[in-house]
Amino acid sequence: MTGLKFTKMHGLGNNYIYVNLFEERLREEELADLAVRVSNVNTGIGSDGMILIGPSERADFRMRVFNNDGSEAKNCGNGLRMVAKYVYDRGLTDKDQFQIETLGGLVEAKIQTGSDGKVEEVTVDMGPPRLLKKDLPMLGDPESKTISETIDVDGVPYTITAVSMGNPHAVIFVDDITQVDVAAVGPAIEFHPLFPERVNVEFIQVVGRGEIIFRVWERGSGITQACGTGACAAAVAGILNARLDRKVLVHLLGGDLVIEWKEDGHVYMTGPAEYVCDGVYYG
Ligand SMILES: N[C@H](CCC[C@H](N)C(=O)O)C(=O)O
Repeated sequence: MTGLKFTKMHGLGNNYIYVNLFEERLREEELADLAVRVSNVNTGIGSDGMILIGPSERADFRMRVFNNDGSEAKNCGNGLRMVAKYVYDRGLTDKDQFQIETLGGLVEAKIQTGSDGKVEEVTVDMGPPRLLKKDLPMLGDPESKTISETIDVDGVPYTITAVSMGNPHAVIFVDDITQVDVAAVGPAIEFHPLFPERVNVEFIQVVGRGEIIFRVWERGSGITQACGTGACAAAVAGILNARLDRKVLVHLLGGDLVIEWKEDGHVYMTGPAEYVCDGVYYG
């Protein structure tokens, strides 16, 4: 009985099933359904989604990411750090800095090793945030930005700042993160008609000029322990609203990320990536 070889990894608890397309063959038409099946915690392996690592004509590697509802996303920050660790550790590259192609564009990952030569953390240049409504996408004037705009969500007003990191994010600032019903408000905004391709939803409590507490409802996956692109979007939103300085410590449920929106206009994300297991899937 042949199965599908996989590696399960996580970035601050945001976990994915990795399939190495240098070794495995998958049919395009099976990808969405496979992502749903492997993500299922009862009948599958259990994860926030599936990530494919493969060759690229434009970069060193290509990453594709599928949420656990089978939808394909254009970027995944935690996923990028895990891809970087995987290709470095498994000898798919002899470089410690390389480019990864995503549907949302090219990014550059840099491996940080400890004195033992093992990967300690990864810094990814996520490129510039995209702020125009046409880039999200979001309904309204396509050439306008969404900075602290109030929208109606089932009769309740929410003030959002919309940021794309290749994938769309609606960022909401709150006074007390513990009072937010993420499981209720998240999907109400994810499926809001203003977002024709849906949206990831981040709730942010500002602790100081360089520190936030972060919770997320991910498009296509629901509440996750962490969201790398969401942390980038949250930092950008805080800076756009003059509430944060350019370097931000982000406290996510699963741990911390350091995000910096540098003067070069690019957003840099630094954080860990961990293995869970290697295995064979027979679903
Ligand atoms: N749910 C996201 C993709 C995963 C992003 C997240 N896990 C990250 O680390 O950036 C979307 O549909 O755009």
